[in-house]
Amino acid sequence: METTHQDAEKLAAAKAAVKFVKDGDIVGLGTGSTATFAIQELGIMVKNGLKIKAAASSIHTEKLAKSLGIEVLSLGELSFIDISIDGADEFTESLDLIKGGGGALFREKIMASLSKNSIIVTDASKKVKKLGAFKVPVEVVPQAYQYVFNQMLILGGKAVQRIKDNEVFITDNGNFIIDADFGLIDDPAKLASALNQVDGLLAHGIFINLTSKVMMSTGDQIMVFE
Ligand SMILES: O=C[C@H](O)[C@H](O)[C@H](O)COP(=O)(O)O
Repeated sequence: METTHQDAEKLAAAKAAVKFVKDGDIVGLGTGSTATFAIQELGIMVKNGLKIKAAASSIHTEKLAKSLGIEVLSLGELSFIDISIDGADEFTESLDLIKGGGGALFREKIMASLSKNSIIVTDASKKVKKLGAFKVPVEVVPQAYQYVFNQMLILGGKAVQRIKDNEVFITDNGNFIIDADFGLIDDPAKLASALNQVDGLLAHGIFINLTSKVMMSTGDQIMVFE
């Protein structure tokens, strides 16, 4: 299969990030195409003798990690994670992120919150001056769907329920996703705080103060933002 330019950047960022993983670490494994490159690299390192235990941010990632011989612990039973490696849909130089394009935002946020060192790996397309061209994913408990949908409109977001392959998208936690378009976001922390107040909203994809560094590949080099 031909590797695209963007895939080559994702792989380069993943290879740079896994160098920070040490023997004995509990490693948080992200979700998505970029995180997948990192998981595959870790699989190779484990086959070559690296001793780690992992926590997964999605069912898909858990299956992938196990298939590569990586031991996976239960995220809900961990008090800390040494290092996590995940992707992002957008990031700014202040290390604010939008995540959840793959619907894994809730477990990813718990994973990042538990992580002493949370590394985000991206290709060059993910860097933005202001968050918001990518709609903010919001995970909603089904019984609260219409309420939360209406609250998004009140907060100024154009809300759309996520549909995938002509079916309502259901998260690993059995919930719905609303993608909310707030336009370019001047104050991500303020919007995150307003979203945090909405009952029935399990998690939103704005990640503030949850990232130690972003490692972005431009193809020629790895740029590190921290
Ligand atoms: O829910 C999915 C995650 O937040 C992903 O890390 C994010 O969507 C980036 O995915 P990708 O590396 O495939 O662009």
